[in-house]
Amino acid sequence: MSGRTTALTPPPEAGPPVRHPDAPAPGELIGAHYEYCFGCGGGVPHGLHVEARAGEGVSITAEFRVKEAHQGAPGLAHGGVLATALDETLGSLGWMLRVIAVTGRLETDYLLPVPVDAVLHLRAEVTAVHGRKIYCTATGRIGGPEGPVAVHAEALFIEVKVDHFIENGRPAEIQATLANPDQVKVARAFEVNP
Ligand SMILES: CCCCCCCCCCCCCCCC(=O)SCCNC(=O)CCNC(=O)[C@H](O)C(C)(C)COP(=O)(O)OP(=O)(O)OC[C@H]1O[C@@H](n2cnc3c(N)ncnc32)[C@H](O)[C@@H]1OP(=O)(O)O
Repeated sequence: MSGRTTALTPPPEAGPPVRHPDAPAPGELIGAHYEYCFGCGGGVPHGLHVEARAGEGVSITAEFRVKEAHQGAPGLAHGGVLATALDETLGSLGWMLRVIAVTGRLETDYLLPVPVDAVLHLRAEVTAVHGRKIYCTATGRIGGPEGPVAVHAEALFIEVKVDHFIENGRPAEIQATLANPDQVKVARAFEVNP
């Protein structure tokens, strides 16, 4: 892709991504990181319900079926929703590195309109890592995993600690989350495994 900003180009001193030894095996389903996440949570009726799986190397595959609630134009997915699907898939790459990372920058190209009921076949991979900066890319294809590319993104994710959420989230949700042993287990797993 041309015309990318320098912020999305890894510096020469950036290194290749390294799959963490405890990363889920290729093909393993990665559950939602938060029940009320708009991208992956089962507790959000109109959410995207993106289902992600560990891929080879430092990559993720995922699927998202476009529903009526996701329209922008009649019968077509909203561009922001498609960006969310890409963002969600990219966010799952943290499982492969065993770090928590948030989106710093996300650039999206829209190449084909995506109809309601279509399944978007997503693939994301980390291309380089420099300190806390994770350079990554994602595609969404329609018509099958090898179908034409409908959306493409380049992104920069920034590694954060669990405190990022505790310090910035609305207290009601943070308290509820910290009271949920399963959620705390997910979050702390990333911190005790360097
Ligand atoms: C109870 C808890 C349970 C928790 C359970 C966990 C669940 C696991 C959740 C995962 C969730 C994923 C879900 C999907 C992905 C989202 O949707 S994430 C949500 C959207 N993103 C955000 O909200 C991020 C908002 N931004 C921020 O909070 C802060 O700006 C950031 C990104 C943390 C960076 O701030 P900072 O830590 O102060 O870092 P800073 O020193 O400014 O920058 C570090 C480096 O990154 C570069 N950088 C920072 N921002 C940018 C940018 N926008 N563009 C270019 N470069 C940048 C800086 O230039 C710097 O580079 P170097 O100088 O090192 O070369």
